[in-house]
Amino acid sequence: MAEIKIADIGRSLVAIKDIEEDEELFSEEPFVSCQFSWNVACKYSACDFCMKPLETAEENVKRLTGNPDYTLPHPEYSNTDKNLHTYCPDCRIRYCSRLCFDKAYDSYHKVLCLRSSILDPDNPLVILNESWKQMHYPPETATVMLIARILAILKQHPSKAEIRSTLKIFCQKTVEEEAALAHKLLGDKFADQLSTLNNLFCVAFPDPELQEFLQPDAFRSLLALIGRNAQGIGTSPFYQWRTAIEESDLPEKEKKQLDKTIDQIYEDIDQVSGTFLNTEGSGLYLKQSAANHSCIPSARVTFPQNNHVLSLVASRAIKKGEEIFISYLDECELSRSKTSRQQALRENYLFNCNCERCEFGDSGESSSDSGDDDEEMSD
Ligand SMILES: C[S@@+](CC[C@H](N)C(=O)[O-])C[C@H]1O[C@@H](n2cnc3c(N)ncnc32)[C@H](O)[C@@H]1O
Repeated sequence: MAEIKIADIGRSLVAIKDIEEDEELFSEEPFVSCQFSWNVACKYSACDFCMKPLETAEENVKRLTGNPDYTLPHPEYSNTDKNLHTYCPDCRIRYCSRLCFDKAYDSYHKVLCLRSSILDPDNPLVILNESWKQMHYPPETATVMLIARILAILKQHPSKAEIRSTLKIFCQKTVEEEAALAHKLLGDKFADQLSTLNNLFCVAFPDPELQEFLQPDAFRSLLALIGRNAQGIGTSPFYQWRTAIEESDLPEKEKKQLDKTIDQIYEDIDQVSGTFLNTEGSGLYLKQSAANHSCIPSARVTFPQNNHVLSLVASRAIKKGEEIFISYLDECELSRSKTSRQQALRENYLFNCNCERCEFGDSGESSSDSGDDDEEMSD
């Protein structure tokens, strides 16, 4: 339904046939994915491989509201199946199924398994994770543990050349842009933090065959690669339960009542755990990462299996040959003025948006939608 087009200005995603609104363009497993470090620390239990939640919607709500007595109506709409859960016999990290454990073990876990050192504060991988957490407080938008997984994949895979060429497919930019991205990910002390992280990685991965990826320039490129391409992955048992209720055949009157319960849960979560964010971790997707941003996107990223399998769905009818755009901004940011949207894109993604809406304005909006005084469309 969609293919990657490569031109001088980079990759883009183009429709190869007419697509209807709400049709799935493609579904894709990530090249690599990883739960956010603070989410692990806050005991969000998710499969180490696919990030499928390991707790039920009710357990999720109990934990996030800090109320062990919370009972969620209609537990049958929570699809967490604990019968298939398993764990690594050496480090006890948990998986939603034997299949996920096998996939993790064959791709990166053989190298990253901490065995009995999982709680050892002197273990280099534990130090690395803790140091990252101190550099990047919630709400998390990235994790360097993706880099740890990439290095482990490189070590375990029989062909480093194959993995190297896969990495080359992702958006690559100039040295200056990489420095700016490192700055964005690591904040003002980024130069010190970059070299601290680089050294920690060298200690955690002393293998001679990985040293070429840990040279300062190569390491910064890896960091920029995840900064530019990583996609947030939304898997939450409460969100899944809420969606299942919305799509259910329950009587409208009961659904309205449940809406009130859901709003109350969000308020309770907000008071105890902060704003509810449906982003469990992030991943690198070969095809989806070719999609450019538009402030009037034609497709949306979804995670219909409530795990790391991404599905790109058309938000409107798309004609064969048209470029497919997604939004890097959330709904709320998208509803803001051009000035705010462009600022968010510059600050978080380091580019000046040249989408149709930014260039020509919204229909009905004056084409001078460029000043600081333009109206917020909502909020
Ligand atoms: C994940 S990549 C998207 C694919 C990219 N075009 C490539 O060549 O691989 C994100 C990068 O694409 C560029 N980009 C995406 N949307 C854009 C837009 N609306 N305006 C300008 N640049 C954009 C920016 O350089 C951004 O950092």
